Amino acid sequence: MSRRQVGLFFGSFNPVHVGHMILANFMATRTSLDEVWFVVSPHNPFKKRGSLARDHDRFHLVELAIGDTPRLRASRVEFDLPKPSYTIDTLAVLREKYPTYDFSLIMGSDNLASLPKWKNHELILRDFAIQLYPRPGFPGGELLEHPRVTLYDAPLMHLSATYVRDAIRTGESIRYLVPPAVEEELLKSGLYR
Ligand SMILES: Nc1ncnc2c1ncn2[C@@H]1O[C@H](COP(=O)(O)OP(=O)(O)OP(=O)(O)O)[C@@H](O)[C@H]1O
Ligand SMILES: O=C(O)c1ccc[n+]([C@@H]2O[C@H](COP(=O)([O-])O)[C@@H](O)[C@H]2O)c1
Repeated sequence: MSRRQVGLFFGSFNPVHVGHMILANFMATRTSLDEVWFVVSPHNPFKKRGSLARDHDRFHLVELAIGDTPRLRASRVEFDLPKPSYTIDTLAVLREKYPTYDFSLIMGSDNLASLPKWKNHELILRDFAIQLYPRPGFPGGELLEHPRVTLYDAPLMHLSATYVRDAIRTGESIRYLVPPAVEEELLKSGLYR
């Protein structure tokens, strides 16, 4: 039997928005991946925790965003690991926990450009394939030609979680920027207000 191909989409998802959903669904349905897992990171080593919502709130919003979408899953594996969240450590844990799965990383060219600064990045590139998609304004850097990197022409949305948080804080509409169930929960909970 062939091994299950799982693409890991790491992120703060503070909050998850339609840019993430479009990309994840593209990777889950238009590539050789069988599944895409949203791995919600408690703390990106490169980001300040300032406006970061609680881990469980961000995870819950990802679950609401996914709903019953086939091939998409949310993972809270990093919640029980040391902080900040170093991707190489998470990958080691996942490999051990799911020995019959083949994990690869889903990454925008913004993250690929900074990959050389990640903990043990050479081990990541040695052991894991990278499914890359372009982010406007980020050429991707020297790793674009790396044999482990495959570039996909995914549809892109010029949207960020920062934009969504700012809209909430200033009382603007977030309709269509986030999935309907996420909008409903954000309005109800008062998160990011
Ligand atoms: N509009 C988008 N389309 C596709 N991928 C995105 C988009 N926005 C962010 N990503 C990617 O999704 C992953 C998780 O993103 P993250 O949670 O940092 O969201 P963000 O919108 O960039 O957040 P923030 O504005 O708070 O920095 C990262 O790999 C990031 O490159
Ligand atoms: O492992 C590292 O050194 C490392 C350095 C920077 C970012 N990361 C991870 O990259 C992911 C993207 O983060 P973000 O906040 O841009 O969504 C998130 O899971 C971070 O923990 C990991």
